Amino acid sequence: MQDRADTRTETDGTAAGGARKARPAVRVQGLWKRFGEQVAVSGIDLELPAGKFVGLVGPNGAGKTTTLSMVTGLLRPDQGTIEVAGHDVWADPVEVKSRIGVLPEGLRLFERLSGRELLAYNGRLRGLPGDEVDKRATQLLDVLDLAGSQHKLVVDYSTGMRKKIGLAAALLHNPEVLFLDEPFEGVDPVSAQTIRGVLERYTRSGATVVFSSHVMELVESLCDWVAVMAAGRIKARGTLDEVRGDAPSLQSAFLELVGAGGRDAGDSLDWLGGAR
Ligand SMILES: Nc1ncnc2c1ncn2[C@@H]1O[C@H](COP(=O)(O)OP(=O)(O)OP(=O)(O)O)[C@@H](O)[C@H]1O
Repeated sequence: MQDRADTRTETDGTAAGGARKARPAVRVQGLWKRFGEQVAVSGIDLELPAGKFVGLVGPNGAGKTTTLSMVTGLLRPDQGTIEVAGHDVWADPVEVKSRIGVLPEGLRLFERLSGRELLAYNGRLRGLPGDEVDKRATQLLDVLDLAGSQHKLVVDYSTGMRKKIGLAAALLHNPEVLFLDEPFEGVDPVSAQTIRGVLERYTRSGATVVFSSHVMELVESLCDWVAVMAAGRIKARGTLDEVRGDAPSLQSAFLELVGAGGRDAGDSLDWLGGAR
């Protein structure tokens, strides 16, 4: 299969596909990051359309977390420019941070606060009035099925509960663009469905979700638009149909794009499962 990087569709700004071009949610140009000898992100250019559910997919080590960390202002690029919602992430960090919500990989939370206190703290940091924070926190805790655990300390939350409270904290100020690194990892199907519902409602209002995942079925069922990354480069980008191309599923298109035909162990594991 051809590299479909050129299938990129710039968003056209109207539901009917009119001529006006909308500002992309994210615009990345010439982005590089190296860790010593290791090139993690290799000069990528990328525009992510606004108002969409965008998936960033790629195998382990592809550079997804490094890219999202740079785009959200958590990691300084070696080279390149990044704009989010029309503002330069590194020249104008306060403008950008007021417009984004982030659920990073390996989320660190204030463990000795309760879920409710964590939201109150985040809301006040974001400059929201106390009664508004209370109202939003109550609604988010309720919708995310955390109301019963709101007074428990975060340190006692399960993995899925931590993802949900992290998501609530990231949504509290109603950001324009929400970045989620592996939001469904360690989350049970019921909680995943709840998170999905919240995110779908959020994007219907015109906001943008950018999330990274390895789970192709999930990306296929949730996303309008995907970018496929491998070895620090963008291998394909576009609507699901464009990236899928003639392949029967996103999973098979993905395997072809990243050049992973599924390594056969051959004779190298001949001891495994043999006589003991
Ligand atoms: N802080 C770091 N120091 C050294 N190397 C790093 C660092 N962070 C990332 N890397 C390397 O950069 C490459 C890209 O890593 P990254 O975590 O961005 O990939 P990923 O696509 O998010 O992978 P995964 O799906 O496994 O989370 C990998 O080779 C990784 O080892």
